[in-house]
Amino acid sequence: MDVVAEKWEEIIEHLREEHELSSVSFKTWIKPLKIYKITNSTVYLLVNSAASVEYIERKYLLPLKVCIADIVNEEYDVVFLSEDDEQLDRFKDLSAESVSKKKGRSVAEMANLNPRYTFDTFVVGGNNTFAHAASLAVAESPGKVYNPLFIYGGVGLGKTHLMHSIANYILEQDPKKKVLYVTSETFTNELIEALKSGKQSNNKSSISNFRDKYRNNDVLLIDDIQFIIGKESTQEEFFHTFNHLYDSSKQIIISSDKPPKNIETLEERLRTRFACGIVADISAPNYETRMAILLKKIEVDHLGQYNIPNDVLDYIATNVKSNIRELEGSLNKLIALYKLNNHGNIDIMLAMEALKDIVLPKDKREVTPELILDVVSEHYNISVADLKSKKRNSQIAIPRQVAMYLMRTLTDAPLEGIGIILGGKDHTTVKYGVDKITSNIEEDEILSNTISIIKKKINPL
Ligand SMILES: Nc1ncnc2c1ncn2[C@@H]1O[C@H](COP(=O)(O)OP(=O)(O)OP(=O)(O)O)[C@@H](O)[C@H]1O
Repeated sequence: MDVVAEKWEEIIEHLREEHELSSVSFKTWIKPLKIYKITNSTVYLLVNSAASVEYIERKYLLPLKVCIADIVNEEYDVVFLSEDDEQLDRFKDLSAESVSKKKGRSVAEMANLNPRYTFDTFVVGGNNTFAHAASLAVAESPGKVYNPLFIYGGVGLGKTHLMHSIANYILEQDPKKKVLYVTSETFTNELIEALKSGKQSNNKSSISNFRDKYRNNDVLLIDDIQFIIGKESTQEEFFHTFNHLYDSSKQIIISSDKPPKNIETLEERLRTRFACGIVADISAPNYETRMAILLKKIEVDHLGQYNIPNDVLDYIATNVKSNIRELEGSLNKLIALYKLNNHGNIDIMLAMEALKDIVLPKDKREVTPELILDVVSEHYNISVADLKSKKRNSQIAIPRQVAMYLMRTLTDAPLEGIGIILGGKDHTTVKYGVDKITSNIEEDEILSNTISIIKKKINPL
């Protein structure tokens, strides 16, 4: 078997990590790709009929080429072919799917965990010493010491990394433990879905399946609890889930951007329960910790080969202060620029180029249509170019209408202006989009929940 086919799982995992793909993008675009054939210098990939070859090409062609070269140490061209193309012969044996099935899914994958987020890869500094110590104690004795563990801190400071570290550690000690990690958005949307299908089919099995899923665990981790907003039924259900687990000494781990006392939309009874275990904060790292995190990333991602000079690391650590995701993103961007430009040196000039879009004062940002476009694009994992395009498939059209709706309701932009920002749409198209979301939001609870979350991401204060 060709080395690319043999290492296909590793290649796409590398892609997922390098580009921080969300699990939904990974499952939708990358995982379904099948190897059609491989020649000396080209990998032909089949794109399933539900996805757009054009979109995948634009978004993933270059990253995939780089990842193949990284893993197999040889450069290949990548060609995407549509599965619908009738002239194609199917070489099922070479398919990526058949390679992956042989491997099976690990317990960590089944618990929605990122295997890279472990205590070993987590740098301890003054900003997180307490949260780290509490997390390790919980990992060593789940359900016994600090229950619940509530971790809070600003965006991109390591809450998710610490939560996954606890869960990975527990599963490493005992793979039979039932561990489930979800975001509060998933919890809420699954609850809405369960209630809806329960009502439609008039039986209780969907809600009892939902309850089984969340209550039948030794460890439940809920990320970004601040997004359980306003909804009484969600908070009610979560309250019972919490009590059920707590009363049977099962471990609960929660993260949020604020301490329980400051989450205004949280019911009092949840607030007091969240605070009854241990509450640990993570703050922004100092310069030394930022440098240590960069060095750790170089070690973990095998970036030593690039011999990044110290003054370049110092430039990044000095300039990217308040978000570790952006600190890591700067390093990734630096390497990507170096590879793509065929640049001779990694130097300060290249670092300045890498940082130019990243160092933005987010805390003082004004809500503008452009900001809305960026947040909507990030939330749905769709490029800004697609939001501005003429494409009409629902994966793009709905987020585009959500963007229209948010621009209209959160800014003073007129319909014509919104149309221009969205790639030259007519004002009647914008009006149609705004009206459609305004009316759908009334009956579609998942849409309404998603819009509330995007609004919070636009304006977290
Ligand atoms: N102390 C640390 N050591 C090593 N890497 C870290 C550390 N803190 C954060 N990171 C890395 O920074 C990135 C962002 O961290 P993470 O996703 O855990 O942040 P978060 O606080 O959950 O963010 P959000 O508020 O957006 O949910 C991850 O890639 C993570 O591995």
